[in-house]
Amino acid sequence: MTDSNPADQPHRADRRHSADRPHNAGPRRPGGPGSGREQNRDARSGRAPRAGRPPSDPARQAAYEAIAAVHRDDAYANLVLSQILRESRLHGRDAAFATELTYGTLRTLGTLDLIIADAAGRDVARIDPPARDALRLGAYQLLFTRVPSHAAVNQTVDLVRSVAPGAAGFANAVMRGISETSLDDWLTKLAPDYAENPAANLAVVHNHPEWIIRSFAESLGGDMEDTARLLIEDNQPPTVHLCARPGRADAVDLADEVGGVPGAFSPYSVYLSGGAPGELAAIRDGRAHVQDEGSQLVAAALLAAPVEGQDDRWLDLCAGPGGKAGLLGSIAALRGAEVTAVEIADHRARLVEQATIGLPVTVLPTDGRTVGRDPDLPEEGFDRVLVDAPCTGLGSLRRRPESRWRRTPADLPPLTRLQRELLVAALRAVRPGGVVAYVTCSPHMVETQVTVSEGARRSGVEVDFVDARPLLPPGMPKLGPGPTVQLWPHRHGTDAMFLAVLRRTG
Ligand SMILES: C[S@@+](CC[C@H](N)C(=O)[O-])C[C@H]1O[C@@H](n2cnc3c(N)ncnc32)[C@H](O)[C@@H]1O
Repeated sequence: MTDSNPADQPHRADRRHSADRPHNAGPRRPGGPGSGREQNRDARSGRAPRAGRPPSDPARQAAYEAIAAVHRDDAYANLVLSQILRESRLHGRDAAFATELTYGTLRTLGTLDLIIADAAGRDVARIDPPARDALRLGAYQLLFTRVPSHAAVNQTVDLVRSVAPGAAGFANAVMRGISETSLDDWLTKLAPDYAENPAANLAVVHNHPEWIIRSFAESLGGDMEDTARLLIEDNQPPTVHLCARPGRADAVDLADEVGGVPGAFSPYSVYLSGGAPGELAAIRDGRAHVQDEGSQLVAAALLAAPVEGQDDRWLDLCAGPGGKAGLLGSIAALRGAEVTAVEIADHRARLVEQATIGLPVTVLPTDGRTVGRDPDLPEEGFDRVLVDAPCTGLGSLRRRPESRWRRTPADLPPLTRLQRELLVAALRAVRPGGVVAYVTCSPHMVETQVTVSEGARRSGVEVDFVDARPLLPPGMPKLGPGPTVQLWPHRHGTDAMFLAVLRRTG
């Protein structure tokens, strides 16, 4: 089999343009090739063997192993991929290609599966996992990259031969079937009619589960065109943002130092153009940390809310891994305040400790709901409280390519219960006249507006909403009618952070 060195091919990053508009459904063609006879029912490990015939080039093999681990072990793509890249000693363009293949395949999974199912004439659930993941990787190369068709087909068949030997003929037929049709034509064929069901159409065209699209659309006031803009943005790798820690670094100087640019909104933010932020001296020596600009903005908003009287006892009720605690702690050091950072998970509490070394931050590895029962978390004991609540993370899908397919609506009830309980605890922890910022990195209305109004109602504490818009830097566009704020990737270049600020009045 030939390989035209596809790692050297420019990737089809412009693919988004052709997929950016709604497509109408066409007639489905009858089932494609693949009798399934060749399926190897024993090849379930998902890990390509390292001995014997090299099944495919190292970048594809690394991507395959990462994708298989995500599906087989519920691994996080970013963590498992960096481990695999390290073990395989892949660097430079090979590592970049493996990353593009892994993230792209995981992000577009729903649409790839529809296309594979059509070409195979059977649901993907009926294809053995190793062959299925190899086909997903192959279909992604065919439809979303500039890898030449013959290389994508041949490499995929070689890979299947090594991970599911009996399925090589089947994979060959499926890959050839997919390659006969362009992505646009596949989308036209498989996407439901936009006029009849816009969310279902956008789900296929823009690679998001329909329930997530509906939740985004609801938060965007039902505007489907705006929703489509968000989905397109969600499919782009996000720019890495740094937070220049106040008192330790200045954003403009840091931008010069790291070859980035100062951020658009947060006075602390720097946009990086690429590279490995972990290797930057500024990160290593604690002058900066990696943090989405939206996270910086909502943490700083808590501190911008006016508070009368004592103002040196701050509480971060959900602190792990410590991004916001790092920013709050840096400002606390300048203002003579102390931060108590609560985190229920021990390993994440340790991350908070590392993130706040040298800052006036005390880490409590405990449940934030123990306010009033834990002597370190007294009722009315704090002037400002941040509740950066555990949530579905639907606002940061750009960062975690697999998470959109992992999350389900069933995740919402336990999370929203926890969110409410933590907000109630925060409202008890803050003293009258103090402020609470409730934050999520999800724009789902149930996790935002519903949690805030229900939490406030059930707390038994008297509160007023503070208009959060003036607590953000002047000139920020499209902050809505208030008093809460919803940030968006396609409007602000940030994660979709939600912010509600409540003042305890009694
Ligand atoms: C959205 S994350 C917080 C992110 C963090 N503020 C930052 O900026 O790095 C939510 C955190 O809340 C923690 N958590 C969940 N339940 C908790 C509870 N009952 N008490 C305290 N922390 C909790 C989770 O382990 C998770 O680390």
